[in-house]
Amino acid sequence: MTKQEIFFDDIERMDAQDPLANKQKEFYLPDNKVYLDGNSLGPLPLVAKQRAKEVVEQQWGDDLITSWNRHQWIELPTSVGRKIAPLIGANVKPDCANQVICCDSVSVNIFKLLATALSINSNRHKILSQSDNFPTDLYMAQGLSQLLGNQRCELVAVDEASIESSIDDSIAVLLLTQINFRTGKVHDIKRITELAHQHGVLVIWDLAHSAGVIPIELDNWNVDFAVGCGYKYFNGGPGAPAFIYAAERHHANMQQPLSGWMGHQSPFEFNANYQSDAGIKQFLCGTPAVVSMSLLDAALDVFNDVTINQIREKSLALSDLFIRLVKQHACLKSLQLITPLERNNRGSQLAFTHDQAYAICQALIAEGIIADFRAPNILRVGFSPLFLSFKDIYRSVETLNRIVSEKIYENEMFQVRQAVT
Ligand SMILES: Cc1ncc(COP(=O)(O)O)c(C=O)c1O
Ligand SMILES: Nc1c(O)cccc1C(=O)C[C@H](N)C(=O)O
Repeated sequence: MTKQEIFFDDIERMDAQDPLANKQKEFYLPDNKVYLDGNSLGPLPLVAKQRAKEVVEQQWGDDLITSWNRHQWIELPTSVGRKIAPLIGANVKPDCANQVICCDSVSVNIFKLLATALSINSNRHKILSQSDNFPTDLYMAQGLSQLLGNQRCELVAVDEASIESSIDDSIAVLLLTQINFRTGKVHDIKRITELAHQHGVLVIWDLAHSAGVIPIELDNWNVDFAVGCGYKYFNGGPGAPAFIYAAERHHANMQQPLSGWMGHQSPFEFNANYQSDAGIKQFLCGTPAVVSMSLLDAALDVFNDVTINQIREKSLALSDLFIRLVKQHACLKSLQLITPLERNNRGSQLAFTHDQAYAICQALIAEGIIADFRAPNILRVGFSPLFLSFKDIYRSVETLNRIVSEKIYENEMFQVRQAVT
């Protein structure tokens, strides 16, 4: 980053030179809004809108139950998993088994994977995680611990600085999120996975804030298991199903506890006894959410003609620009950036603390800049490179500056807490 002041002409040049600029027209975005929340809920891709109509009216409406075969509904968890695989560096070897499947929510998938990893590393019982991990990751470990008892499953949650020194031969599983949902800080998956393996520890990586926006090489980095989200950077829609990655080398020893019929090796024989599928399909539990999964399937096609490297490059350029513009406004010194400046350590969002962060966020939303707030005092802005322009960033920071310098956030209507923040 240079220290030079940036002017509107520079921004126009950035947009003119942006190789992803034409992707924006593949999304439905409301007029006159800047959407800085694609890291929480991606916007609507036009192909998904079209698919919603097809799947509801034609497939469900006209073709009814025959659609399980006619429109391959039954294959969706596998076919969507295959579409996700190249975006996370999975199935890279030519004759490798399928290692990715689309199913359930991130939370449910974490439960399945924690139980699986504990059963593989059965002479150990500790799950190591980060105390400021996304809460559901910790909650699922706590729930499993309650079910199995502390002797068979114990959660050890440490602060970020102590993670590596806490990895030792007593730990069964390491459960971490690659990009921290609050700070946007990135963990080095390759290095931490290597360290964990030196101590016989299995790793589960939560890719909720990284899949679709940063290069990931699960196979090359020797990751054991991973989960990720369908509704953030993959733009699959609210509540879109999540995914699971399980490295092929574990397939013969896996046993997940939510042994629903879709994970059975032959579900349509309706046997009384559970016999799990030998591969990744054993992570299925019940009937797939066909409508939602179909929308995700369509949304993933937006990635067909772009590379994750291009996306990452633009994501960093957008956040670089946001940081530089914030620095140009003396008034914005009251916002404290808690995201690392170092590019390798920065995900695709920025987090600023301010004691009026909630009200500032509400004031931004009222002005058409959709950001979000994370308790107790974080203003978060997310950068989804497929639909944001550099002008959007300029407008966002100009608006932020006006709200802070004119203290617009002090208006009491911006202080009222909503149920979902
Ligand atoms: C890091 C992380 N993990 C898990 C979740 C929860 O995912 P789900 O609601 O699909 O269980 C989220 C966001 O909601 C998240 O940010
Ligand atoms: N899944 C969400 C929801 O149902 C409502 C509101 C927010 C969410 C989110 O995804 C939160 C998100 N994981 C975050 O990092 O804040």
